[in-house]
Amino acid sequence: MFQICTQKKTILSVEDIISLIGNKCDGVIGQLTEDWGETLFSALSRAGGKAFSNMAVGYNNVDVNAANKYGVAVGNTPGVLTETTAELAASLSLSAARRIVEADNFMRAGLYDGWLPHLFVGNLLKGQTVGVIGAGRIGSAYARMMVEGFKMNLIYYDLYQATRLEKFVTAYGQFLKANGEQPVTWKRASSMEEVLREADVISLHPILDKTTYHLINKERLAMMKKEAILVNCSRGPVIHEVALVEHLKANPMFRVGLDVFEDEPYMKPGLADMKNAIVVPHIASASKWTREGMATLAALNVLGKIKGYPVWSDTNRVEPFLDEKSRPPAACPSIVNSKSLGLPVSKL
Ligand SMILES: NC(=O)c1ccc[n+]([C@@H]2O[C@H](COP(=O)([O-])OP(=O)(O)OC[C@H]3O[C@@H](n4cnc5c(N)ncnc54)[C@H](O)[C@@H]3O)[C@@H](O)[C@H]2O)c1
Ligand SMILES: O=C(O)[C@H](O)CO
Repeated sequence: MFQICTQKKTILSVEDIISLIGNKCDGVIGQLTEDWGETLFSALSRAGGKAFSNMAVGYNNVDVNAANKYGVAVGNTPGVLTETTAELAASLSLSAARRIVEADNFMRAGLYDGWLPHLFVGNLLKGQTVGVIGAGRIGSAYARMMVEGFKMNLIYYDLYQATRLEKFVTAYGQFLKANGEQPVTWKRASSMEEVLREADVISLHPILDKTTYHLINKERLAMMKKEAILVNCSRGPVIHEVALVEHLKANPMFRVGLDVFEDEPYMKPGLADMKNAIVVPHIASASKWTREGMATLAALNVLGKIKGYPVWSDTNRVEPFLDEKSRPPAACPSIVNSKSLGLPVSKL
């Protein structure tokens, strides 16, 4: 039996969740605003539960070691957010480049007196360099959108080579050249600093862990071009937000598009006043298809674990779980600690 939390509050506290778990609970679907660690996993274990899923692909709010201690499977929802999130990152890139929000406010304030040569002049993207830090699922999808959509050249930094992305850009460059146009190029940077120095637009798509916490700090902001655009649809703490506010104040031509914030739901003091910042409330995965898909994958993670299903073998191929016309595979779509728990892998 699935109990849906019907509490009016939108963000549940640890105490709220403990009272909802009660004395008997087989599994929980949670969200990224919840602190899943020793306290909650011990409560779930005491209630007989062995299954949890975040309704998110990111799971930095989950202490997986604590889950392992209590033998609780931790699910997440990869793949179903990729294009939706990349499209918002592209939207923020374009909105920042062409100062859309400033211009909209200008019109609504009745300040428009007619066309002028210098009115809201912004950045042309064609032929410029787009930088991606974290070229995984979403970072690669964003890179492809910016390269193919705006003929930008790519520089990326990741711990792993993004071979498919490189092949895509190479092929698209060959297509352009064959048609008499300037080919696009790609470059795998040897450091993230190289991306920061060379790119005109930089989008952040790494996971949040101790290696990416405050990845963008005062020193690295100073490395970026004075008129660069920085976009963050990963996690807020990837950027030292206080340093960012200071940088925005000192560099009015530098612009940011932010979907996530260091102390969500709050912004650091001063950020809301910056006209060279576009800020939206963690909506990058907010398309109907994606949010329904996230809920489906999270539910199937928990249900599958309760039913004793094996773990799906390819978390980059979750489409079989999202097809409304057929029953989902008898497997858990994505369990991040499956190896630690020794869970069997599906042969489907
Ligand atoms: N704003 C939103 O609503 C939203 C939506 C979806 C995902 N996200 C965030 O985006 C993250 C990425 O999602 P994904 O599906 O692309 O994950 P992914 O695992 O496919 O990609 C993450 C990439 O980051 C790279 N990486 C890890 N540490 C790094 C480092 N120190 N330097 C550079 N690269 C590093 C990894 O190698 C990987 O390629 C999620 O973990 C989540 O936090 C946010
Ligand atoms: O990590 C995720 O999946 C997102 O932040 C949810 O929108």
